[in-house]
Amino acid sequence: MEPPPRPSSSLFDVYLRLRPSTHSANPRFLNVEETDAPHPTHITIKPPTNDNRKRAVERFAFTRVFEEDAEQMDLFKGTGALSMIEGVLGGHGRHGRDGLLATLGVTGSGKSHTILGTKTVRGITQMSLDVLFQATGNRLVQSFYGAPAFSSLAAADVSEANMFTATAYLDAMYGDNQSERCPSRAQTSMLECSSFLTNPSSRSKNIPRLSAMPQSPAIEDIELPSDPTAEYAIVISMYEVYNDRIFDLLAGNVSKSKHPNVKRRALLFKNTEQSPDRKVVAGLTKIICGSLEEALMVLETGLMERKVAGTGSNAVSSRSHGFFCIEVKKRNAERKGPWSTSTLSIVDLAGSERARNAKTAGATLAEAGKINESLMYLGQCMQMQSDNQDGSRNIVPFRQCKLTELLFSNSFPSTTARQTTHHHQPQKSIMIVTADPKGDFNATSQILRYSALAREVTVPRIPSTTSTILAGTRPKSSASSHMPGGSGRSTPSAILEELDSANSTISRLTSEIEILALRLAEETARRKAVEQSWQAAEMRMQDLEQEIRDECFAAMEEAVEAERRRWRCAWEVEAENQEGRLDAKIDVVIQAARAEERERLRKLERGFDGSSSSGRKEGKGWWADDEEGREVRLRVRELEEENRGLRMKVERGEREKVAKSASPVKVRRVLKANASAKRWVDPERMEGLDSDY
Ligand SMILES: Nc1ncnc2c1ncn2[C@@H]1O[C@H](COP(=O)(O)OP(=O)(O)OP(=O)(O)O)[C@@H](O)[C@H]1O
Repeated sequence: MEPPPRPSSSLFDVYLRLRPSTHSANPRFLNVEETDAPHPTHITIKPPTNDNRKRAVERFAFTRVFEEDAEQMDLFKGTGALSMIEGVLGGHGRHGRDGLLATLGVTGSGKSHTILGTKTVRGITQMSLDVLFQATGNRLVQSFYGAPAFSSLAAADVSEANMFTATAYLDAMYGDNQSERCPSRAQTSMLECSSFLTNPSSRSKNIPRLSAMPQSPAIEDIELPSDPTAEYAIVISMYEVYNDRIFDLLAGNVSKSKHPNVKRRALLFKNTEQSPDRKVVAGLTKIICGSLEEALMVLETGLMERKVAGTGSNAVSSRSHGFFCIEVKKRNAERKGPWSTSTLSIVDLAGSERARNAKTAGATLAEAGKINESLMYLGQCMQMQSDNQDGSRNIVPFRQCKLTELLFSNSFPSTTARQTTHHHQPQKSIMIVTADPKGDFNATSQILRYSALAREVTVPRIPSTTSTILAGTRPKSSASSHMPGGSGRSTPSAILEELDSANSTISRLTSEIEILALRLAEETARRKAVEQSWQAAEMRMQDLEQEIRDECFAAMEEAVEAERRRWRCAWEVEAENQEGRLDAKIDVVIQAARAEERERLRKLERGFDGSSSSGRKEGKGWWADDEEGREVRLRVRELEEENRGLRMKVERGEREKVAKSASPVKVRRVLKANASAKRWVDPERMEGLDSDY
């Protein structure tokens, strides 16, 4: 295998850091190859002897291998972190360029140790901050609230951030005079300071103490050039990707265990109005830090927030991918003008682990599943990009999960964003792979396979038995004659020759079988990965389908409801029209009945007048109790009876209508009609009619 290729197309320089093993009783499966070069670059891994299935030796190439005795400073200086920081600062009159440094490894292999250090040693993050503050020194702007620099920094932010100065932020988090320091609003939206401080007294117990923070390794001997014509500002933000969702680590959310009701709001990675060409995590809390001490306090505050749960594999294990972002803002010190931003992102990836080893359960097992899934996608992306080094143009599938989107989307800008300015093109990223040479063979080899820059598989030859045979007892001729497939030659030299060739065939076939078995295992792993991503895609599709179904259903419901309303209105109008028509008919009938009644009465009166002139003369009225008077009264009663029957019919009809219709309008109308009918009814008959109701 040739030394690791360094084509310009590769996105990462990959370094391997070995940690002093915690499994001293285990056999060592990982060995560093000796070399004449200044630093080792190749390792080999040999499966443990108790693993009977595989005996192939795999050889991996890295940009550089750091052995167990490597110190934090060796990593800082030896991984190119320094030149990356220089690139972020930008040279004289030039914009800085984004940089990404990440750690990858099995859980407990030393990722956080490398990136964040421990109680006694500093990690790459703290050293990077120290170098940055030293380099920018007295060219850092004064950005207290109300200062013009603060407003211009807040206005220049494209990610809809909530921006604070470190003093106000730390006061709000831990102090008691936060209200005094509450700023007047800058252009960017900003949280109320008091919203940070849900319980200052409990928080004050957790105040990070600068004196307790490690001071070594010191970086006094490191001096990076910065632009003497520029003024700078250093802005810090922190977030984590937990269960494929982005959470702000500086938003002041209280830890869930103490306040189970506090729900963290997930942030979106998206294009904003001011950032149409590149995606940003929108709505983050960003802190303008004026000194290293402030930055370290902010870092500790964010780390406290980070989700940490113990698992069987590592007592203090990071269950999320932690992103620590240092934005270096720069502008011409005299002309002022707009700020340019370049970001150094330091990523502490969650550890991959085998659920069997981790003894996790419930939510933690689900977390492990999400972590492994996102790392599998990261592996696919890294493998694709390393395959692309030989000129192939595979598409790097970085949109599969939040982690790969965050890591890669700005390295593969969309076609619309291709014209982005040079300073938006990121620098080559640094990946530090950590491994325990006596740890979990399977998990470690899997990570090495997709992160290494090159890989080669060899199979150790089976020791030839010929020499043993030659050196040892000569085979008896009788034995050779019984050998299956024997040629029948009986001379010892012929038998030895045959044995030798059989041995070499066996050895060749064994090697081939070994390689095929290894390829099969790899293919199986790849198939499983593809199946998993297929499943994830299917689930996403199902979710989408459900969403679309829900939307369609809601739209349909709305349309049906609108149609129902329209139909009911039309029906009511029609019913009212019909009622009107019926009312008119009833009126006509009533009028006709009245007219008929009046006519009859008139006739009766006329008849009475005509016939009574003689009667009156004779002193008799029409009501006289003679034959004629009785007839008239009988006739009048008959007519009244008939009239009453008709009226009752009409009223019954109306009552039925009222009973059928709930419309108050109709009820009123019928009552009105009844009332007018009643008015017309002979008062003598009213009693009888009322009882009919
Ligand atoms: N190179 C090293 N030298 C000394 N101690 C180390 C080294 N690497 C790791 N350790 C120690 O091993 C323990 C586990 O390491 P660390 O927490 O960094 O693992 P990790 O890979 O970040 O795990 P996880 O993914 O679960 O967070 C820590 O106590 C750490 O200090």
